[in-house]
Amino acid sequence: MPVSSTADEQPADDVDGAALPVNELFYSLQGEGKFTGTPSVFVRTSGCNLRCWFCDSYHTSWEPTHATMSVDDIVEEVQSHDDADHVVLTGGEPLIHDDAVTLLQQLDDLGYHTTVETNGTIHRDAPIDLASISPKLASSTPTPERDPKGDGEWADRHEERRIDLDALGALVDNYNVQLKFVVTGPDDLPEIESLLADVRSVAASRIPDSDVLLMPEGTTRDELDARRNEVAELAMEYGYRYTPRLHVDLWNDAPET
Ligand SMILES: C[S@@+](CC[C@H](N)C(=O)[O-])C[C@H]1O[C@@H](n2cnc3c(N)ncnc32)[C@H](O)[C@@H]1O
Ligand SMILES: Nc1nc2[nH]cc(C(=O)O)c2c(=O)[nH]1
Ligand code: SF4
Ligand SMILES: [Mg+2]
Repeated sequence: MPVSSTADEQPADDVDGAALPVNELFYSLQGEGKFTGTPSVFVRTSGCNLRCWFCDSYHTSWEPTHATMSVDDIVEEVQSHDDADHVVLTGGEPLIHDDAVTLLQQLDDLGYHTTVETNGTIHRDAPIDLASISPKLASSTPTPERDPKGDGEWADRHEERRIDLDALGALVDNYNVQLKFVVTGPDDLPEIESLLADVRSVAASRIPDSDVLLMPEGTTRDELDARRNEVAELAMEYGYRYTPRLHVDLWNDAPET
């Protein structure tokens, strides 16, 4: 996936002060979750502490690429999209980077609504309007049969890291949240139920079922065609919310959408 045409490639050393590795920066509609359909600027950082076999952002995780951008330049490019007042910080895993907090602070000071898309393994103190948490289930683990790159070398590390109840509890207690699960099929639901029970037991804040979202796994229209109805039925059966992947419906798997 290309980096944004406006994000010049430059070594990290050339950027003074706060900076982030940016894989792409683009204007689109929020395609997932409670704000689906909202015009938003997306800042996609590179680098991740997990390796989901199905990752739709391969060039931030399995083969990370980026341009290093100063936080000031990121903010300037965000502001160039005049009509947007929502910013989505995603990745990769954006919260592995210290300067994610610097960026969120500057965006908040400018009055932007900020959503952070996170795998829920890291809690940071930052001005976040919606923490969009997508805890990773066992079905995300890159077993040798499913590894997109090697032979399952990441499987154990991914398994050990994918759930951190303390981090999940802190995110739930400190932010407005949605819990957005990538669903590959009915076998994922018992794990979602059991994980939710665990998070509810460590968090002081209530998590209503309407803040629990089921999202079909799939990076193309064809994959979603094959899965979305089953996931919608599961949402009805369990009383959770269904979320589409509007950007995939609209633009399939095109970059910068
Ligand atoms: C690329 S991730 C970046 C943020 C963070 N690392 C995370 O996983 O939440 C952005 C969103 O895409 C979801 N996602 C990634 N690959 C997907 C796929 N193949 N099908 C459906 N959702 C996917 C993630 O679960 C997450 O909600
Ligand atoms: N349009 C659009 N909406 C999104 N919502 C979350 C995304 C992400 O990759 O985090 C995403 C994305 O990649 N594109
Ligand atoms: S946690 Fe997010 S960015 Fe990392 S590999 Fe999984 S889907 Fe991709
Ligand atoms: Mg995406």
